[in-house]
Amino acid sequence: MEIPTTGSVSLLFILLAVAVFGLVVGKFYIARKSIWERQKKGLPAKPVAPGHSFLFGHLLFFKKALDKLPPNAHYQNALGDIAREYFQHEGCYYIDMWPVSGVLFIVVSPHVANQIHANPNMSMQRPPLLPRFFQPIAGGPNMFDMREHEWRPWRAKFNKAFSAEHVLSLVPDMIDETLVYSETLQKHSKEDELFYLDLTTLRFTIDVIGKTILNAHLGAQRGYNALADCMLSQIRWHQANAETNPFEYFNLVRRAVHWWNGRQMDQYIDNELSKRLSESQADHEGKRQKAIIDLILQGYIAESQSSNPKSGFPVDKLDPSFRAFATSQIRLFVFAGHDSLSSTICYILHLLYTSPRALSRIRHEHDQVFGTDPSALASLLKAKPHLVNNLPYTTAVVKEALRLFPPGGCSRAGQPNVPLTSDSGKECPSANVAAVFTIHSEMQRSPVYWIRPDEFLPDRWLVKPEHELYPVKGAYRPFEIGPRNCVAQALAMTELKVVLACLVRRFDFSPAYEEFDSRNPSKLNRADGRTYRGERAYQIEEGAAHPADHYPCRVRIRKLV
Ligand code: HEM
Repeated sequence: MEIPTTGSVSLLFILLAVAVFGLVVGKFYIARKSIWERQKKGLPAKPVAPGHSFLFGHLLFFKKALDKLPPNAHYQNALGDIAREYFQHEGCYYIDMWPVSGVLFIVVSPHVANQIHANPNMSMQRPPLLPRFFQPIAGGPNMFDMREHEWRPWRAKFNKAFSAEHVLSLVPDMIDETLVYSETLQKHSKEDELFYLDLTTLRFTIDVIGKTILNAHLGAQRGYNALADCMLSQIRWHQANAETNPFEYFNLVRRAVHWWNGRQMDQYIDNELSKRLSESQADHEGKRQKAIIDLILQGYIAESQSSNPKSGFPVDKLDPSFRAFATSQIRLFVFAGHDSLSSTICYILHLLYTSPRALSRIRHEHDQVFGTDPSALASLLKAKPHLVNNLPYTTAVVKEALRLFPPGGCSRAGQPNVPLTSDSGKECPSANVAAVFTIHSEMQRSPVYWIRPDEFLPDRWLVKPEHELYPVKGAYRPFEIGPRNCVAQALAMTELKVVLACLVRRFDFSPAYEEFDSRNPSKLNRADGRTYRGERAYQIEEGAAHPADHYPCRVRIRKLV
């Protein structure tokens, strides 16, 4: 074998450097050109954010919008503010964030969002940016960020885990975990202490999802559990606002923590997979076969037997690449299954605190449906879980909370031949767009589409179509609409109603932000203080959107007469 000379190594290095430089310049040019083209004189103007610069695109302009937000506020608030200030009548705009992400097309109009989800060439295409968000959480390609052709068969399998009938069968497990959650709340009440509702609730929701996904009791509410604690830590260490802050990407401590947590989670799930593989094959009656882990294993067994009929039954071991695939799916479900729910529970309790009328109406509904003795509720709901479907006012409260504080948003990849038409009729090509981003938090509070947009009015979900409060079609989409919407919407709605049924008549919650702020004066570092549009519990990014400072709170046990 010929040993390469120093000269040939240097030449190779130079060629590589030139290629990388060429690639960067090419990407720079494509991003800037796509904005220049949309601004070209003589052509119909496109909605492009103001303040574009040759060198920085819109990064400096966007930083100014971010600087107006309170500490750690979710960057989607800044995107929403720009939409509101400059593009109210378009409902969408382009913003050039290259090299941090790319050219983004921001959507805050239901009419534009409806076009995305009605178009089969766009509705199922996740943007290539998404794996950057999900890598530390799932550790590899997963249901959320998979390409359409890989995603489709798995979506069909996972739908079974979230059928209405199966979701109701999970109610008894939800109740058991809610009883433990109530015990923790009672303890906080008795000790009369300030606590962080979001942190307590995250441990509760992760316990609930452990049963749904893994068929396992994690016990995170009572103590350490490797999967739960590593997932919670992974999210606390997740890079917030990655679309806007490139420097944090190089944080080595974050990378080390993510690597360590990832390893622990993988080992835990690996053991669970082996355990469930033998258990599920012994479960001849097929009693517990709709947990995500079981559906994944069934998919594997069916596939290995059809590709190799001689492999026999039972299948005694999993192929390593399948194990890796399965682990990523489970990690994704554990994340998606607890994080948004915790934040939503906090916001519902917060909104009920702000509206004594709504609080008394929801309590009244629970008295009517479940009887006036809250201590009898657990056994009643376990025996008759379908009663959670008889709660129209509670459902309206949940929907209104998800309107005001949606935990997520939606993103799709731009497509060469898919233009989107703005509210004022401008045709906006999505070619060369890194992500088409629908900002739920802005759309669902926009005065263009909602009457009294910032008010907590559960009644808007109970009025007839001719009423002025009746929602505009497509303007409410916390779970998104279309083929790639939230697969677990029915589970989420049921769990939220079960939690409210168990809590609202037993406890009074009140936010403790004033107390928290007086204990932490140094955090007050922005001129406009610690509120966003007047809300102290504004949304921050930590996985999903969560209430600022994890919702410092006090709770009291109610005296029942
Ligand atoms: C309040 C609770 C929840 C909210 C607001 C929510 C919201 C969302 C949203 C906005 C999406 C993206 C849809 C799109 O891009 O079109 C999504 C997708 C998804 N959600 Fe949820 N979610 C919630 C709870 C859950 C739970 C409990 C689970 C699992 C048990 C879950 C699992 C998923 C998965 C797997 C996807 C990807 C679906 C796909 O690509 O086919 N979510 N969710």
